[in-house]
Amino acid sequence: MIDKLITKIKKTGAPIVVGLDPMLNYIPEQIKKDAYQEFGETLEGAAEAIWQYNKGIVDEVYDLIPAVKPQIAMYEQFGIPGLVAYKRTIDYCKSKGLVVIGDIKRGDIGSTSTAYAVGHLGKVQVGRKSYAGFDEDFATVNPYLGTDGVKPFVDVCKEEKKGIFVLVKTSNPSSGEFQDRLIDKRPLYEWVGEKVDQWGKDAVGKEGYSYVGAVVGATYPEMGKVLRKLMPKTFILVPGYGAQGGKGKDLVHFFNKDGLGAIVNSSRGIIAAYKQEKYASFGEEGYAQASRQAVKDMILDISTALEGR
Ligand SMILES: O=C(O)c1cc(=O)[nH]c(=O)n1[C@@H]1O[C@H](COP(=O)(O)O)[C@@H](O)[C@H]1O
Repeated sequence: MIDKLITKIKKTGAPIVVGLDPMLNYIPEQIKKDAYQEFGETLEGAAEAIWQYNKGIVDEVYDLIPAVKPQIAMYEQFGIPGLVAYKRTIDYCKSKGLVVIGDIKRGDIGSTSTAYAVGHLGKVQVGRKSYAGFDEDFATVNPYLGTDGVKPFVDVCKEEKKGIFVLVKTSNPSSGEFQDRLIDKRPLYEWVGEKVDQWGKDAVGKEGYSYVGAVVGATYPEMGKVLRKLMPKTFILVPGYGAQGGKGKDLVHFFNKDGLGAIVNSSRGIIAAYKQEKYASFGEEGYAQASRQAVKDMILDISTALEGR
């Protein structure tokens, strides 16, 4: 799957991911009205609204981008109907040829991680049959429990030709509380980065990158520079662009000289673009076209920064 992701990045010239993180307050009134008319102001109504909203955006942007990243919490808040909308979104994006990164941030003791890995990336055995539960192409993984919490994901990825992105240095303001703590004179995120590099050593695809990737926030460009060197074959998922303040010029060191090695996520900055002054002329009814324009602007911002380095 890492090779498919890279092929699609090359084809689109867009090392970006659109984060499908729907919130009811981003969804245009008309979409909510229609959904509530059909299902009432219920969890089912909310799930229908987020699905219709996602579909509108995906239809407008799928030809410009290689991948999407639905964040499962945004769906889980609507319980089982929300999870159904999550799955519907995954299947629809895959039918449009997009690579799907399930942002699930899981990780537990070995046996439990195995179940997470099977449910999201693998197949579960039921009698003589086997079923893919959520069937994302990649998943985000929390490494806090150490190797035995991550290895089940790597094993399932190997079997299923899928991939993971392991949290190394997160984009949020408090990420340094633990992640920057010095251990034997080195910050914890470097120790984790080194482990990610090792976990991915036997997992390198045709394009020279491992299917064990890392997450490093756009909001910490200097740390990104160090981590890029520490994990040369690791693909880095870079969230924090746009709504969290990351800009194209902050991202150049996350990429290798080959122009590859990183993929930048923006969620609110794309899916709720119509709420920004810059895109306000699209109006609520033009929300998906505003997202398309925001994707084009993001691609230009990043490619200009990469050309100028
Ligand atoms: O794993 C992630 O994707 C992630 C890691 C991280 O360090 N920071 C981070 O913001 N994210 C996710 O990336 C998305 C960022 O959303 P926006 O700030 O709206 O672009 C959310 O889905 C976050 O959960």
